[in-house]
Amino acid sequence: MTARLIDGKAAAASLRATVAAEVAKFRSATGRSPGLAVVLVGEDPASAVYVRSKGKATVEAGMQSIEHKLPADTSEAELLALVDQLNSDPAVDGILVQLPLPPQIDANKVITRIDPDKDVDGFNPVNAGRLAIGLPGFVPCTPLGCLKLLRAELGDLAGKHAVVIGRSNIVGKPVAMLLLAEHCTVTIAHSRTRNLPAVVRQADIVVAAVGRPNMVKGDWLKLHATVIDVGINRVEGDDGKSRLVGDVDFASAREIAGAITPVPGGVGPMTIACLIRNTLVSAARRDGYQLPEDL
Ligand SMILES: Nc1nc(=O)c2c([nH]1)NC[C@@H]1CN(c3ccc(C(=O)N[C@@H](CCC(=O)O)C(=O)O)cc3)C=[N+]21
Ligand SMILES: [Mg+2]
Repeated sequence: MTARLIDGKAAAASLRATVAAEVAKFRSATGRSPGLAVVLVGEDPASAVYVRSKGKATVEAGMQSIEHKLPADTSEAELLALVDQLNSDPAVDGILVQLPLPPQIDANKVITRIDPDKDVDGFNPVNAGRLAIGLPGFVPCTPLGCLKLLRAELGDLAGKHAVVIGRSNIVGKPVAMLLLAEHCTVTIAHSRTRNLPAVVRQADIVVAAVGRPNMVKGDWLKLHATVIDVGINRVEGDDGKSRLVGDVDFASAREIAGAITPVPGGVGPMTIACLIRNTLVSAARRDGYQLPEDL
């Protein structure tokens, strides 16, 4: 039997519809719309595409999208000044500075400058710390999207062995913290892990977030494992056209896995849905407005 496909596009559409309905209630209760500021420095075409789809999702949810496009030669001081301005703007509930940033700007300095209570990306060290010790804060959107897909697929995750491949601050580490909070046994594997296939073979849940096209093969998987593929790699196909592939070799993995996310149409759409979710959560916290617990 081939694996069930985990439809991230459908799950994201459903979350976006739920957020839009809650935004409508928030607006009638408070008389204002949640606002998300997205800052793009330079003109990396991939980043421009993501920023456009974030803006579209924001407006479709009934929220305000505030876009700042700055030239590639913007100085660190100029960007920090914009962050300060957005931090103190009462109409702004969420701030996202699109990564990567040009080399003259220290991304850590910028992320640290964002007010943790407007940090809907969850990248500020304060939010990383809150996640690590179980305090309310903002969870990064891609890890949160992975968790929502896993809960919908498997229900209770307690006791399951999750192997996270990749240890980045934006996916690997936070997704491991979330799975630990769900009472999984968590292994974080990375480029220096010895005998990676044998480690992955122990997993009930595999989260692949390394950025290496088609790295995880079907014969690395335990029979009927659940596979979440976070990779978004642009590669050249046999026809010479570029296409997106994940970190998992989909063709071989779907023969062994119990369920698997496709790329595209898996985790990617959930990232954007979770961003608008986090923005509504931020607006609600700032106004003392009660949202449903499970949003
Ligand atoms: N501060 C910051 N926060 C981010 O969350 C952030 C960022 N910077 N920089 C870039 C990455 C990448 N990212 C994606 C969002 C949506 C899709 C997405 O919707 N993907 C679709 C299709 C993508 C396509 O066709 O190109 C899919 O996988 O089905 C992918 C990737 C957010 N990022
Ligand atoms: Mg790594």
